[in-house]
Amino acid sequence: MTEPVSEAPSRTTMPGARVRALLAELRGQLVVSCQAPPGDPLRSPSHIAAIAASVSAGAPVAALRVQGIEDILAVREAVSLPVIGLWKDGAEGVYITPTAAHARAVAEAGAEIVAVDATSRPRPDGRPLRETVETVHGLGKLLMADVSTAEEGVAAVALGADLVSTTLSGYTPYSPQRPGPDLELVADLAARLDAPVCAEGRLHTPEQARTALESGAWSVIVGGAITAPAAIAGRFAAALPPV
Ligand SMILES: CC(=O)N[C@H](C=O)[C@@H](O)[C@H](O)[C@H](O)COP(=O)(O)O
Repeated sequence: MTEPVSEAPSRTTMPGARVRALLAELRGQLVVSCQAPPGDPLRSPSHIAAIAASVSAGAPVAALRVQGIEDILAVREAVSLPVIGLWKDGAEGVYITPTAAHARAVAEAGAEIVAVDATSRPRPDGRPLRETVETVHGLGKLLMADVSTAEEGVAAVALGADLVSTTLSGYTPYSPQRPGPDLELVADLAARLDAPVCAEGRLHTPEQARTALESGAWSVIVGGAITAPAAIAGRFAAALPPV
């Protein structure tokens, strides 16, 4: 794919070999997203750190995905696993690490990988995604591109993204709205990219996680099915016949 010269990632700001080796460690592995929605009683850094510690003590988990500066700091303190950090600012449009300043704060809080919205939607500060990629690489960290379509993943890797995740499929108006994971997107991205592709979003069962790896995913990132008791209880309650 041919990109304009000004869009090419700068070789002088690419992350070091140590951080890059982290990608190899994630291969074929489970990553757990430890987050709690606004208003949930678990939404506090100490609770999220306890969830992260519990998850990593109980299973071979390769990394943790953590939202918010305070939560990243608390998880860093409690657990020695690599952190994929993000900062959700708002709830509409581009809200996952929406600017280079957010990405810098996430990296400086200690995340090895910074997850950012890499969809084609307008960014809140009007600045290009390239600026965020350069900021993250300048700090020696890796950038995970959260996308909703294959085209967005291809464009993000052309800009220098180190890995891609299907996080936002189903959360943009132009991507398929499905109850389960978008495994077609996983397979499409894996076929089109040299960069690792993570399956993320609505992986509700271990079988779906395994199928995601078989579809070409480098890693599987599971959130609510492991770390959101309210959502898990809700699914059980909804499956029962009306009383
Ligand atoms: C769309 C969005 O904002 N996704 C967020 C990204 O960090 C999280 O709320 C999700 O929990 C995470 O992607 C894992 O997905 P699931 O919880 O479905 O396994």
